[in-house]
Amino acid sequence: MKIGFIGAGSMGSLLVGAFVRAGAMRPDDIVVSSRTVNKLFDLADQYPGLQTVTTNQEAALGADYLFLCVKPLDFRTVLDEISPVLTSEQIVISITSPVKILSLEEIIPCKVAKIIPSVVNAVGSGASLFIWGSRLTAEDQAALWNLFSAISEPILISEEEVRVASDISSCGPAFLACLLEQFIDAAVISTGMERETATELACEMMLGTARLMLEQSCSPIELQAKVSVPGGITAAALEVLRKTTRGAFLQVLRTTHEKFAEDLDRVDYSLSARERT
Ligand SMILES: NC(=O)C1=CN([C@@H]2O[C@H](COP(=O)(O)OP(=O)(O)OC[C@H]3O[C@@H](n4cnc5c(N)ncnc54)[C@H](OP(=O)(O)O)[C@@H]3O)[C@@H](O)[C@H]2O)C=CC1
Ligand SMILES: O=C(O)[C@@H]1CCC=N1
Repeated sequence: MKIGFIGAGSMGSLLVGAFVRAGAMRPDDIVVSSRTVNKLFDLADQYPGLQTVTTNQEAALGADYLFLCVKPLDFRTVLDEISPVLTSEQIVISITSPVKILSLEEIIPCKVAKIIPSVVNAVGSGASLFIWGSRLTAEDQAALWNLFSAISEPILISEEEVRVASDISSCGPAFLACLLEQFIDAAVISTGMERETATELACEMMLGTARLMLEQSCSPIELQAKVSVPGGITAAALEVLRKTTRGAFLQVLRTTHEKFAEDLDRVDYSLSARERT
């Protein structure tokens, strides 16, 4: 088994680490290439047996699975390099939302899956968003599902849903961290509580909130009702929170969707320019 990774940035490195720690991949099976070689040295140090290579072609050649972990506008360069060595038996996994499966299938002969991970997969948590390409067999799909089950909860989505699903699953950790940062800052600034204590309380609270919602099928509305004693402190503070945050996530989603539309155009242009040359 050969598993290639192209791009040892934040997500490429995170996925390698998560799969190895979960026992879903053996370092001996993994071959990684990346533009900046220092990142490769770090991975080789951390996972003895993992092979690093200096060209993307070496990572791609003969790989059973090939993970493309570069940013959307780097796809053209990478595809130009690896196309000559790719074959129809290989499975290419793209982890980025604005590169359409159809575009990849037009350019490379491989089977293609789009699987959007999340930073929380690093701790075996969170979802991974699956969109199947047309060439994958049922066995290919089962194997990929099984692989990602080791580090996440795989969820099948349609290509049309990819933006909003990624907003919640992949951008969401940053959005929640931003809200928690404000919560923690407020506790520290207004009461003098130690930042470390406030942070620990906030993390435990967030973990427990998610577990309660998942394990007891508790909706956000039910959860708020559970905590709010009628006429009590939470109810009063929730009023303030609702007023001050009303519409915030509509604006957040508007922003992600606008940026996504721009990225789609730029990626489509870069990939179609490739076909013209
Ligand atoms: N961060 C996240 O939470 C998530 C990210 N994603 C998607 O994953 C993709 C990668 O994101 P992320 O890991 O955060 O980005 P990074 O910038 O951290 O990683 C991208 C890596 O690709 C390398 N690279 C760029 N061009 C080439 C090339 N031609 N050949 C080989 N390697 C190359 C970069 O090298 P260099 O070090 O030289 O820049 C970098 O190490 C993005 O498309 C993003 O949308 C998906 C879900 C979640
Ligand atoms: O910020 C980004 O573009 C990527 C997409 C999903 C999470 N991070």
